[in-house]
Amino acid sequence: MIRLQNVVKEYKNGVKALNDVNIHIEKGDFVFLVGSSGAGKSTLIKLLMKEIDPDKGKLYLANKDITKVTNRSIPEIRRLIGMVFQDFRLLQNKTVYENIAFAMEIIGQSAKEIRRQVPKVLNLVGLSHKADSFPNQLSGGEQQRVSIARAIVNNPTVLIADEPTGNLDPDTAWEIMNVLKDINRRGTTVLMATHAKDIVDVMQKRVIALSEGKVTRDDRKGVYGYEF
Ligand SMILES: Nc1ncnc2c1ncn2[C@@H]1O[C@H](COP(=O)(O)OP(=O)(O)OP(=O)(O)O)[C@@H](O)[C@H]1O
Repeated sequence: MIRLQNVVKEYKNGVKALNDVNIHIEKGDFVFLVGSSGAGKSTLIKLLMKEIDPDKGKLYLANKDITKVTNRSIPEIRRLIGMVFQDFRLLQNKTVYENIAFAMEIIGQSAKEIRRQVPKVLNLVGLSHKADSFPNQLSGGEQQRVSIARAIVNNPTVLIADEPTGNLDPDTAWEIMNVLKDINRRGTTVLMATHAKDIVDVMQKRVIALSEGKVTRDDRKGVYGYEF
């Protein structure tokens, strides 16, 4: 599903954000990516999104070597990924329904398909009753549910969540984790970068730890660890 082989990414200022990284994530895995600030987590996500390119090594997504794809094919690669961010990134002038529908419109889905899919994902994240609300009328947890619904509406093969509970109180954070668990159970691979020690420790999922651009730990049922 996701494979990194000997990936090196050095920024122009000489910082080696990733230094010979090897990772293999199978379809259906749930993986926490942990590491202190500056360890290289965001760089890894940006490489998968093809926002930046590696200096060395190979990256595969759904069996495609994404280091080789042309600029024209980048949207196709990005469609394999649904992204969720700490700060939700919803469009404030659109309703919940419209925010999700918009993600389908921009990839050219038909109106019929949109009418079919949006209520489904809204139901999945438990927000059918908020379809006509605007983001500023929702709690943080509800906004994050909308952003998850938007991320999965085009059926990505992998959901990447960058610190998705970072802005939420502990109870709401757990509600979001349950939504992510649910989506994973339905077959979507989930990769979540996080600093939320208690969540990682309780969930007992695979943990990949980065430190100074290197993988320092990869445990099947891991914990957050004490090195950070
Ligand atoms: N555009 C850039 N130009 C130069 N250096 C960068 C750039 N982006 C990141 N870095 C450096 O690369 C290293 C890895 O950064 P990265 O953002 O990947 O870390 P991170 O693990 O995501 O951190 P955080 O938990 O704070 O988000 C850091 O030393 C950072 O300062």
